[in-house]
Formats: sequence, C-alpha cells, structure tokens
Amino acid sequence: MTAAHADIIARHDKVLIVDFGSQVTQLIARRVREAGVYCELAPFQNAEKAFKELNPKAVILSGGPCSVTDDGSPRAPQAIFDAGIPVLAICYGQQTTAVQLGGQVEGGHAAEFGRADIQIQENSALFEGVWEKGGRYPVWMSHGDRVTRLPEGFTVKAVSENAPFAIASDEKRKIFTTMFHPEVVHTPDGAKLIANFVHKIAGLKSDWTMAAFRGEAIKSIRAQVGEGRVLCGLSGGVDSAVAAVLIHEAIGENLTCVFVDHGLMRLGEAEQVVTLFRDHYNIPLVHVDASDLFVGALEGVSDPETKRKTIGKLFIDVFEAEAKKIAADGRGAPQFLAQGTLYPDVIESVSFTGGPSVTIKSHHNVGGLPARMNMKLVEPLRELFKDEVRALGRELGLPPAFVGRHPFPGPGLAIRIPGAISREKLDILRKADAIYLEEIAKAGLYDTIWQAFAVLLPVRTVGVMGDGRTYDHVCALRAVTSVDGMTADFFPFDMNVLGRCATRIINEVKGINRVVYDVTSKPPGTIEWE
Ligand SMILES: Nc1ncnc2c1ncn2[C@@H]1O[C@H](COP(=O)(O)OP(=O)(O)OP(=O)(O)O)[C@@H](O)[C@H]1O
Ligand SMILES: O=c1[nH]c(=O)c2[nH+]cn([C@@H]3O[C@H](COP(=O)(O)O)[C@@H](O)[C@H]3O)c2[nH]1
Ligand SMILES: NC(=O)CC[C@H](N)C(=O)O
Ligand SMILES: [Mg+2]
Repeated sequence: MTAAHADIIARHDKVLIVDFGSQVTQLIARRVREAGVYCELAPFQNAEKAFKELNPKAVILSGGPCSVTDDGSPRAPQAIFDAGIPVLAICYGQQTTAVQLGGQVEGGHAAEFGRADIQIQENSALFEGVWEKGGRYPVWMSHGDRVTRLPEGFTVKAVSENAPFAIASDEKRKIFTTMFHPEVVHTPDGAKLIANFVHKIAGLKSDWTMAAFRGEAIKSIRAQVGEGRVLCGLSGGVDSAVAAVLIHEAIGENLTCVFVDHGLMRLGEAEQVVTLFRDHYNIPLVHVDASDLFVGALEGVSDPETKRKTIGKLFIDVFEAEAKKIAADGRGAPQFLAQGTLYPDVIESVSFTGGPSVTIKSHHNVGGLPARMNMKLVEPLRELFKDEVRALGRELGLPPAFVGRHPFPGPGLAIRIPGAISREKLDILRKADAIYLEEIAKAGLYDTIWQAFAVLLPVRTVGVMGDGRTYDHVCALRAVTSVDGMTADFFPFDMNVLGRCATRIINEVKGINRVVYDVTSKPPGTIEWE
C-alpha cells in the first residue's frame, strides 16, 4: 500500500476480515462495504501483521475448509481477542474461537450442508430488531465439525438440529459466533446481522461512500504524483475510464491516456473507444496499434497462464515505449503508470504460499505484470469492487455508455480461444461475438446481463448445410448475472433468443457450425474460460 492510500484509509473506521480459506469470504467483505464500512481481507497467515497495520475497530473471522481438530490447523491471532474489540466469528471462525478461548470442538457428528432452520433461545445484540426469542429462521450451513463445549462467558442464543451452538456469544466481551454463514444470500437476514455487528455492536460509522471517496482519492493521487506525469492505460472499460477521469480531476494536463490496440479487441471496438473518449473528454489520448506485436508473440502459445503473462509483459513494454515518446514534448517522461485495477483483480491474482486460497488466474494487470518495471503504479481503484466503481463513475458524471459497459478482460479475445490463437480464429470469434451482442441488445437484455461473450472452441464437429457436410468449430455462448464478478450465475435466456443467436451465427459466420450455451455458475466455474 502506498502512503497516499494509507492516508485515505486512516480516515475511516475499519473492519479486518481474517480469511481461513472459505469459498465465500469475499461475500463478507461485500456485506460490510454495503453497510458503508471500509474493510480489508487478510489471509490468516498475514493476519497478525494486517491487524497491527490496519488497526481495525472490529474483526470478522471467516469459515474455512480445515478442521480445528487437525494438528497445525490455522488459528486467529491471539492479539485480536486480547484487544477487546468486537469479533464476529463464522463457522471455522466460531470453531477456532471456541478452541482458543477454552471450549471444545468435535468432528464426526452429523454434518449440515445447505439450508437449515435455527430456533432462537435468547435475544442477542447480533440479531436485535431482526430475530425474536422463540422464532425459527432459515440460514445456510456448511460444516462437518461442531462446537461441543463453549468457552467461559459464552451463552447459546440459537440452536439448529445439528448445531447445538448455531449462535453463541459473550455479549459482554462482544464476541459473537455463528455456525451458519450470514454472508450468503441463502441466509435471507444475514446482511442485517452483519450490519448490526458493524453499526450497533462495533459502533462504526457508514462513512465509506463514493462521494467521500472521490475527494479523498483526488488528494491521495496528488500526494503520490506531485508535479510528476502519469500515463494511464485506457481500455474503454469502466475501470480505466473512471481511473482516467479521476486522475484528470487530480492532476489535469499531467495525464496522458494510452489505448493499446493489441489485435485482441472485439469488432469495431478500437475505433469506438477512441471516438467515445475523445468526444467526451479533453484528455490527450494516444492510440497505439500493437496488434502485430501481441498476436505475433502469442503464436503457438496455448497455456492460459502463459498467454496472460505474455500479454501483461507486452502491455508494460508498450507503455514504457510510449512514455519515451510522450517525453518528446520537452516536459519529461511520465514516471507513473495508472491502471484501473480493482480489489477483485488483486484478490484473485495473489496467492500466499501454503495459504488457503490458490491463484485462480493471473489478471494481466496484477499477477501478469513483469517483476521489473520502470514506472511506479498509480491504482486509485485498488480497494474498490466493480459496483463501487460504477457508483464512482456516476458520481464523476461519466456517460452511461462507459458506466454500464460490460467488463472486457485486458487479455481480450486471446483468453476466449482455448488453445493456440490465430488471426483467422480471431476473425471468426469477432464476428460471432458481434452477432451475439447485437441480439442481446435487440432483446433489451444488455443491462440485465452483467457480462456476455462468445468463446471459440478448439473442437470441430460435423454438420450439414445445404445438403453438404461441414466440419467446423463449435462456438460457446456465455452470459452471466453478477454484482461484482466474484460470484456469478448463468443468465436464464428465453430459448427463442438463444435460438436466434445460434441460427444467425451459424448462417453468417463461416467456420462455425455449432453453438452451445454455457450454464456454469461461478464458483465452480469462472466467468472467462481461461
Ligand atoms: N487495451 C488496453 N489499452 C490500455 N490499457 C489497458 C487495455 N486493456 C486493459 N488495460 C489496462 O488494464 C486495466 C485492467 O483491465 P480491466 O479489463 O480489468 O479494466 P477495464 O478495462 O478498465 O474495465 P472492465 O473490467 O470493465 O473491462 C485497465 O483498467 C487498463 O488500465
Ligand atoms: O482486465 C482483466 N484482466 C484479466 O486478466 C482478466 N481475467 C478475467 N477478467 C475479468 O474479470 C472478471 C472475472 O473473471 P473470471 O471469473 O474469469 O476470473 C470477468 O469480468 C473477466 O472478464 C480480467 N480482466
Ligand atoms: N464452512 C466452514 O467454515 C466449515 C468449517 C469446518 N471445516 C467444518 O467442516 O466444520
Ligand atoms: Mg477491460
């Protein structure tokens, strides 16, 4: 974290979320942010350090795949319990809290996965105004182990059939533990419990708003950059557009944007982006045609991570070469590179050795960056989720064409052609993708869908067209609903719409003779295929 970022964060009440590796830890962060409170995630191995550095006013311990009964299983830093601040401990968090404070956990009892009902035994500050003594409420459980003896000072507030301690708390010490997961939507009142925890129990202000962030981010950018110059990678996506406008507000003419056409863009996209941006903003924009460089370097590369790293490195090469050209105006070369990196890019790209979460994919702008870079990074959106960036974009007055745009990955179509890419495959995919998006727009679904795209599979199948045999590629269509891209569901199209897309693609795009629809949610899938 830069000093400037630390300065923004220092002004807010903060919550630390200790990640024990649960699939849904991100959702805890979402719920806390939605309650207007700033929070950060730290994997349990780094939790002690993060706790000291962040100085949070409350801590949430996540669930996780380990069993506290196993030797060497993770524990929460003792300093958290010693600090006397409110703690909310969920599932694995509850189990380790019980063990660390003198209680007991056992495995081998009946497990609970999915929906369960809890029965409230006694009232608690955690569900004040939400649940009542004597009531039964649905929650979402996912555990095999269970607490069998509570630490001193704890009382049972709710039970379920297989969890005698569905909620147990020490109201005096403000330590609240749940066997179920309040962060998931399948616990319908869960968000209210988390809001109670941060507001009523921990007394934290709702001061994390994009209106406040705008002013703070501008000060922070000025503090970091000073009189220096910034080159901002502009992709046409909402993240970099918001980053560019924010940085322009902060430093004015010391900003130059660079749009790299890597030849992996969608049909007509390069021209659209450049025109749209130039029409709306008086910010210098350089349009670089680097398609030969990128497509050439990717020839024969089929491993997804190699593709991502190759692209990440070439982006930096191009930015550094452009920085030298910008210096030709006699005002010096930009010392800073700005990118629209978001919190999910960071979370998903970084893994900690031996940690609970593995690297799923290296986002080109984080895990794909080369180790040695000449420019320093300016990433004003690094703490934000996508929906927060859109809110900030509206706050900054960005036109809807930018704010509502579907995300498009930096590596572009290269990660939508599993296996080796070629110019021919890129052309085929561009045409299919354009038809698909056109039909979605015609059906009035663009804004309902979070992201939609076509994928060209390295598989050929047999077909029959005009009485002749065809042997061509399969095209997979993907459309998802999501809030922040961290979790997603496939979009339930009306089959007529899908049918129209398939017919048009097969009729109009030479090289494709079959279309399939991807019905995988995230998790277990990811949104992109590579
Ligand atoms: N073609 C490009 N030219 C210049 N910079 C790019 C390009 N593609 C990506 N980048 C840089 O990489 C960053 C991350 O890309 P990413 O796709 O996550 O964000 P975005 O394109 O700004 O928004 P969105 O996620 O909505 O597509 C961008 O914010 C931008 O700074
Ligand atoms: O700029 C980017 N650089 C990347 O390397 C990258 N990989 C995935 N994405 C986008 O991130 C979101 C989540 O994607 P996944 O579920 O596939 O990880 C989706 O919106 C993806 O399109 C990327 N964006
Ligand atoms: N969801 C969880 O945190 C599960 C905790 C622990 N692994 C169990 O099975 O009980
Ligand atoms: Mg993008």
